[in-house]
Amino acid sequence: MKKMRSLLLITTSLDQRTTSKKWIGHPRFELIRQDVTEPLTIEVDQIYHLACPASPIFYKYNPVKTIKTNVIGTLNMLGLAKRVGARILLTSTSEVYGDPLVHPQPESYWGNVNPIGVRSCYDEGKRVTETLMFDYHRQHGIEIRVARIFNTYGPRMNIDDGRVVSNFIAQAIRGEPLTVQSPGTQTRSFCYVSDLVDGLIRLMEGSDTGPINLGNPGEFTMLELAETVKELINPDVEIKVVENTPDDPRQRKPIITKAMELLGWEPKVKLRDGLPLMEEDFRLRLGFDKKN
Ligand SMILES: O=c1ccn([C@@H]2O[C@H](COP(=O)(O)OP(=O)(O)O[C@H]3OC[C@@H](O)[C@H](O)[C@H]3O)[C@@H](O)[C@H]2O)c(=O)[nH]1
Repeated sequence: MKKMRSLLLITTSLDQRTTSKKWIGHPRFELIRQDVTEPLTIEVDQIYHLACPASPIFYKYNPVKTIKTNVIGTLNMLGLAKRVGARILLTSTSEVYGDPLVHPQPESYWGNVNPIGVRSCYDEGKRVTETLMFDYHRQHGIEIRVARIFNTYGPRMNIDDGRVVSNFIAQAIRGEPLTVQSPGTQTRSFCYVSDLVDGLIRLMEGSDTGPINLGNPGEFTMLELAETVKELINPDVEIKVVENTPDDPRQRKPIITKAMELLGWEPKVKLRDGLPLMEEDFRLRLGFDKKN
């Protein structure tokens, strides 16, 4: 008989509203409300440590809390892993590469990060969480896994998340202008949520510590993304170039050779296929029927 395992999935409170709702009441699911900056006592075999706001508008809203979540939260989760002998997976980020001078980005690239900028609470915060993971591994023998996630999108994302894909989809459905932050030539690689989840599980179950890039190597400018959303969702909307925020990375695209070779993973869902799936879910939640 397969041994039953207990998993601890740590996410942010914002995510709980939408992403965990469908599991509440399931006999094998328990929701614990807990501030990750406070110690947690529980018996588990695996810890998926995802806690931290991931959208730039949210992590910049309370930068001190963001860095506390990264530093103190990760120390607490590593302390828990050490105490109960659990394997721990950290969702780090492509933001550890900052505004990259190497393109596309391999895991061996050390990054180009502003240590005192408005994004530092998140990108430097995640860099220090990686350091903590590897120090606990070397010093205490903790089993660690580190994923570097690139921009991810999909159904059940908060409508007001603030990241570009959810903004454009909600704007297109409502018939509002798509707000491309200038210059619009900056690039991102967008990974559909089910591909990412598959990658995280493979990483947790595999034998490599990482860090491993998990992202879709398809690279798009924000203007190209806006054009695609307009074409697929609402050809009548306007595309409007608006002001950007400081330190916005100019380019991002993962090299995923490590994930392919070590995890047998590569993304399956193309942007053009993933956007309509997210549109369907957003239409339901926004109360807008599909136009015929
Ligand atoms: O309405 C918008 C929002 C954002 N953008 C642009 O879209 C690009 C992507 O911005 P997002 O807010 O989606 O997030 P970023 O890709 O910058 O950061 C993300 O990257 C990796 C993850 O780990 C994190 O989830 C998050 O930090 C940026 O260039 C931004 O200027 C728009 O053009 N319009």
